[in-house]
Amino acid sequence: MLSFFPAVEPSDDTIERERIRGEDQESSNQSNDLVEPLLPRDHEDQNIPDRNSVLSLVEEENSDDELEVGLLRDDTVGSENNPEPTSRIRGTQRLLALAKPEVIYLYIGCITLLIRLPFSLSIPHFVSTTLGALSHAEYDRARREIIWLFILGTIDALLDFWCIFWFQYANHRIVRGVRIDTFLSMLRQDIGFFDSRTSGDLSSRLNSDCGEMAGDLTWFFRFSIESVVRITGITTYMLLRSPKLGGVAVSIVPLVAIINKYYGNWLNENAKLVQDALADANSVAQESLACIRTVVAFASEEFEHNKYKERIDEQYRLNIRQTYISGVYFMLVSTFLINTIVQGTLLLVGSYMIQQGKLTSEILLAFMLYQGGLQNEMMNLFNSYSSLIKSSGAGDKVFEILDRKPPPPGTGSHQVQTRLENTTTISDAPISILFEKVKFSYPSRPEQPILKGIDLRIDAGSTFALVGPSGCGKSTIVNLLQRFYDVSSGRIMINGADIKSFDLKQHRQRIGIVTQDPILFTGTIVSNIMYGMPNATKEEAIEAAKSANAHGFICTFPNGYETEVGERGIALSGGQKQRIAIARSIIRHPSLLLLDEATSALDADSETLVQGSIDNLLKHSKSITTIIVAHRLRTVRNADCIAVIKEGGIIEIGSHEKLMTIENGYYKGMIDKSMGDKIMVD
Ligand SMILES: Nc1ncnc2c1ncn2[C@@H]1O[C@H](COP(=O)(O)OP(=O)(O)OP(=O)(O)O)[C@@H](O)[C@H]1O
Repeated sequence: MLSFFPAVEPSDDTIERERIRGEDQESSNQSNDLVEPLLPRDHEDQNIPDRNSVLSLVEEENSDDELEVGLLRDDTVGSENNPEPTSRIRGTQRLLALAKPEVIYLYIGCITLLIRLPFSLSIPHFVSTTLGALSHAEYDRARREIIWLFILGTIDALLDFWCIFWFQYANHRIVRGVRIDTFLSMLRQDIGFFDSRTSGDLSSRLNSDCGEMAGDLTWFFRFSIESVVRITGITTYMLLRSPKLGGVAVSIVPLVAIINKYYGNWLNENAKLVQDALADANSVAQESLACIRTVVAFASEEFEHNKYKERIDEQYRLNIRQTYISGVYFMLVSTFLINTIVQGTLLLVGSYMIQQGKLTSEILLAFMLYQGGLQNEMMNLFNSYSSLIKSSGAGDKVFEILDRKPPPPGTGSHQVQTRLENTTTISDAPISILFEKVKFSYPSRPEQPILKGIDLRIDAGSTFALVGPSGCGKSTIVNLLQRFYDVSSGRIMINGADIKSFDLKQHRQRIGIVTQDPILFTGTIVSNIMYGMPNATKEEAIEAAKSANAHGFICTFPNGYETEVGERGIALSGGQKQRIAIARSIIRHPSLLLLDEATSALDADSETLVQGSIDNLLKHSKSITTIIVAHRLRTVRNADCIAVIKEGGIIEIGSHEKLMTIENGYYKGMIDKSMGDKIMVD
C-alpha cells in the first residue's frame, strides 16, 4: 500500500524538467522600459550584420533617431559614469520583456501546455479509481479505468513533446537575440570602454550571462504556468472531494511561500557573485591562452595556473556555499515540511476520517497521490521563480552593457562640448591637419596628462614624422586622428573643420593604418587584405600585396593567397604580418596614411623594400597625407617635416636638415647617438 504513496522525491516529471533545464543551461553555456532587440528578432530571415553594417549602426547611434536602430535603452539606469543600482523588479520586468519578440512561440507553448494538463492531471485519479475498483473486486471497472489511463497518458506524452519543443524553440531564439544585441552593443562602445575591461570578461557576459538570463527565462514561463495550473487543478480536486483533508494538504502553502521568498532573495545575490567570479576566471584563462607563447617562454605556466585556480576557487567556494544553503532548504522544505509533516498529517487525519466513516480509502489514496504532485508543483513554482531571480542576476550584468551609452561623438570623453557630428561633408580633397592647443589624457587615467597643449600643422599631401622617446605620446596622436578618443581640450582640425564634425565612419574610411604589431583576423591572407576594403576584388588584393612587397613571400606558401594566417596571424612572421597590414591599408586608397612603427618588424632589407613601396605609393598619389611614427631615424629623414615630442609637448619641429642645424638639439643628439641610423633611438 505504501508504495502508492509517493514521497516528494523528484518525480519522473521533475527529473525530466531538470534534464530539460540542464540542456537549456548547457546550450546557453556553449555558446528593456524595456530592451527591444537591436536587430529585428526575426533573425531567421536576417543575416547577421557584416562588419560594415555593424559600423553603420554604430554610426547611426549618433543620430537623433537612435532608437530606430532598435536598442531601446533604459536611460533611467545609470551608465558607467553614473551608476544606479537596477532594482530587482525593474530587472525582472526588463528580463520578461526580452521574451516579447518570441511571445508567439511562448503562446503556442502555453496553449499546448494548457491542453495537455487535464490529461496529465487525470492520471493519479485513474490510478486511485483502478485500485479502488480492484479493492472492491470490480475487475471490469478496473480494466476500463486502465484503458482510460493508457489513452490519456499517451495523449499527455504526445502533447508533452510539443510543449518541450515550443518552449525550447523560444528559448534558443531569445538566447540568440540577446547575444546578438549584446555583441552589437559592445561593438558600438567607445575605445575607452575596452581600456577598462578585459576581453575575457566581455566574452563571459556574452556566453555565460546571456545564456543564463535568457535560458532561465523560458524555464520560468513554462513551469510557472504549468505549476499554477496544476496546483489550481489539484487543489480544486482535493477541496471538492474532501474539503477537510484538502485544507490540511494546502495549509503548508503560505509557510513554504515565505521561506521561498527569503531563499530566492539570497539565491539572487549569490548568483551575481558566482557570475562575477566566473567572468574573472574566464578573463584569466582567455588572456593566458591568447598569450600562450609568452607564458611558455617565461615558464609561467605555474603562475598562470595559480592565478586561474585562485579565481575558480572563489567560484567553487560560492557554489559550495550555495550547495549548503540549498541542502538546508531542501531538507527543511522538501523533505521535512512537505514529505514528513504534510504526508504524516494527511495519513493521520485521513485514517481518523476513515475510522469515522467519513472517507473511503480510495479517496485517501487519491489524496496521497495528488499531494505528492501538489508539493512537486510547489517546488517547481519556486524553481521557476528562483530561475527568474537568477536570470535577473545574470541579466543585470548584460543590461549594464546594453544600457551603457558611449559618450556621444561630438562630445569630449571627459567634458561635454558642442555637438558637431555629421555637420561637415567629407570630400576627396587632400587632407591637411591642424592641432590647436591639444591636451589629452586617457579616460581610464584622467589624472595623467599625455598631451600638454600640442600645436602643429600638417600640410595636405605631405609626409610628417613624429619622433621622440618611448611613451612621449606619439601613438596617442595617431589614436586621436582616428578619433578613438576625443581631445580633453583644444581642437583637431581637418581641412579647416573640427574632426568631431565628420561622420565617424566616413572619417575612418579615409584612413589607412599600419601599426607596430598589426592584428590579422583568423582567415586567409587574401581575406585579411580585403578586410581593408570588403568590396575589393581578389585582383585588387593581389595588386595591393605587390605594392606592399608581400607578393613574393605569399607566393612561396603552398596555398598562396589562400594560406590560413591562424588566430591573430600567429602562423606568419612579424614582418609578413606587417606587409599584409600595409597591403590592407593600401587597398583602401586612403587620404591619410598612419604608419605607427609600420616597418619595425622588418629586417633592414625588407624595410628598404617596404619603405620603397610606401615611397612609390606616396610619390604616385600626391593626395595622401602620411604620418610616420618611427624609432629608426632613417625611416623619417625624408619626411617633409619632423616633430620631436617629449613629455607631451613638441620641443623641435622642421625638416631633417633644419633639425640637424640646432646645436645641442634633441633630434641632432638622437642622430648622433644612433651612429648613422644603426641603433634605435629611445
Ligand atoms: N589606452 C591607454 N590608457 C591609458 N594610458 C595609456 C593608454 N595608451 C597609452 N597610454 C599611456 O600614454 C602614454 C603615451 O603612450 P603612447 O603609446 O602614445 O606613447 P609612444 O610615444 O607612442 O610610445 P612608443 O614609442 O613606446 O610606442 C604612455 O604613458 C602610456 O602609458
